[in-house]
Amino acid sequence: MDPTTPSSGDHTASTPTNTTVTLPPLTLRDVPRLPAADPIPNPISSRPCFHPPPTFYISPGDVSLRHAFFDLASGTPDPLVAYRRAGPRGSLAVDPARARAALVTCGGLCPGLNTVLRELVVGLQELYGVRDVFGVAAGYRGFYGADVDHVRLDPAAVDDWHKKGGTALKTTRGGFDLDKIVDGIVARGYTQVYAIGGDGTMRGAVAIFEEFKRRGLHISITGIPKTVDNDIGIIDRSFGFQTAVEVAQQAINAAHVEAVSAVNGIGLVKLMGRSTGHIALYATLSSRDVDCCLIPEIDFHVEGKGGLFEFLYERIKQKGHAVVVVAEGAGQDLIPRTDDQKREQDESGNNLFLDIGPWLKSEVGRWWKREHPSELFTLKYIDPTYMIRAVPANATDNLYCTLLAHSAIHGIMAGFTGFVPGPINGTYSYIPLEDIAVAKNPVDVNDHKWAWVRSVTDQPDFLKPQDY
Ligand SMILES: Nc1ncnc2c1ncn2[C@@H]1O[C@H](COP(=O)(O)OP(=O)(O)OP(=O)(O)O)[C@@H](O)[C@H]1O
Ligand SMILES: O=P(O)(O)OC[C@H]1O[C@](O)(CO)[C@@H](O)[C@@H]1O
Ligand SMILES: [Mg+2]
Repeated sequence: MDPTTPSSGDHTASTPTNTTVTLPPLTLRDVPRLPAADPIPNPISSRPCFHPPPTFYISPGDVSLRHAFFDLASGTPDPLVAYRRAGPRGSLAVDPARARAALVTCGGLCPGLNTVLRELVVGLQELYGVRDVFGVAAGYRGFYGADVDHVRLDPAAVDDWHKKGGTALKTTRGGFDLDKIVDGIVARGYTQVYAIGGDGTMRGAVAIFEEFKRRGLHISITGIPKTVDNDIGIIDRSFGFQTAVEVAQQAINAAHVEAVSAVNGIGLVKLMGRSTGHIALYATLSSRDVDCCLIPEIDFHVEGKGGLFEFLYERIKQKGHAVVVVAEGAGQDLIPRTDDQKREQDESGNNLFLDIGPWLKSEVGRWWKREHPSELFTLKYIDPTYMIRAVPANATDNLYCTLLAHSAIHGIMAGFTGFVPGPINGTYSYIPLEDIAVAKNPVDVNDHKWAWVRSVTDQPDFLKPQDY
């Protein structure tokens, strides 16, 4: 029996009780450290505006738990995993006067990239007094390309970067040549590397970290996870995601206006989300104008009984219009493709997707003409793909970017390496790079969030009768 179930059967409320539960042992999933030099007092202590009290610094025993909740009846995670809490340490393992930092952005754009860069530059120089901070242009290939610049950065140069979308350093995909990258890092005398990017960038950072170790180099590396799709696991969310959801509202509003203003109108919006539907899901929940949300995690069929088109027809008969939000990775199996198309990849080796938006638009149109030829029909398609990521971060993401950048700097200056800073259940923590590089974050279609989507859209499963 559940240990917390009261045994009495009467109907008066019981008084609160304490139930003691024995938890499994705690495992600290620690992050690597460079060999320690003589500790140096943290210079933040002597900064006039800080006056840090003893509790300001994170103690060596300060940890956060990976799982904040569990069901006592079905067993707790065993072992319980903990991570080191992020934040400033009382003493440094790195001499700021000898530090030389390289910042690089890789992969697709994401709101907040420039804020992270700004705060890395300002934090390194103003918190720790690191003077040699360089921006590496054009992603990982910038470490070795002859035609790319390494730009010296200081607080004045980056002052207004948080107000700008994109990345001032430029970004690229592909070009990951491990030997050349590490040779380039060594040749420029960098002692610390900050790699800002998504899952591919994190896998690249793991490879660089391993190569540092193999060559016996005392160079530290941290990855700052960036993905507008929110597809990186363990951390609560990735920066830029909330901004993207916010901007997506404009597209959904426009689709809604177009749909309600037409006779039998459909507004169709395609949103980013290659392998995960978080943007579509959150945009749907916030909007409440959406009748149907389609994400990569759930298969759907379009024609026939229980299909999407039948649902849309019925919704239009009820309300006069319908709004559909589709994530770019949804329904990929439905779109016919040639063998060549199946093999297409971008420069980083990511499979290229076919465009679900125009395909859905033309399929709905053809279906309507065939099934309801005498009824008027209008479908307006909106593709705000790059608009939702090529914008400056909103206030929440800007603050988040600052905390990530500062957490990264504090960790590096304390001597950690091969780690990623990120919030876990709201507590900023240091997570091994190798864990983040493989941690995915698909939409859990069995949890409450997806149930909320259903309650907002009242959409069915779009399964074929034989799949029920
Ligand atoms: N397995 C890997 N090992 C080493 N490097 C990798 C690996 N996967 C990707 N990279 C490199 O990391 C960089 C960024 O990868 P990618 O273009 O996939 O973007 P990303 O970081 O995943 O960001 P996003 O998916 O959000 O756009 C590229 O230079 C790519 O070559
Ligand atoms: O067109 P690009 O810049 O290669 O990137 C597109 C991809 O990048 C992302 O924005 C982030 O991974 C995806 O949502 C999208 O599929
Ligand atoms: Mg990626």
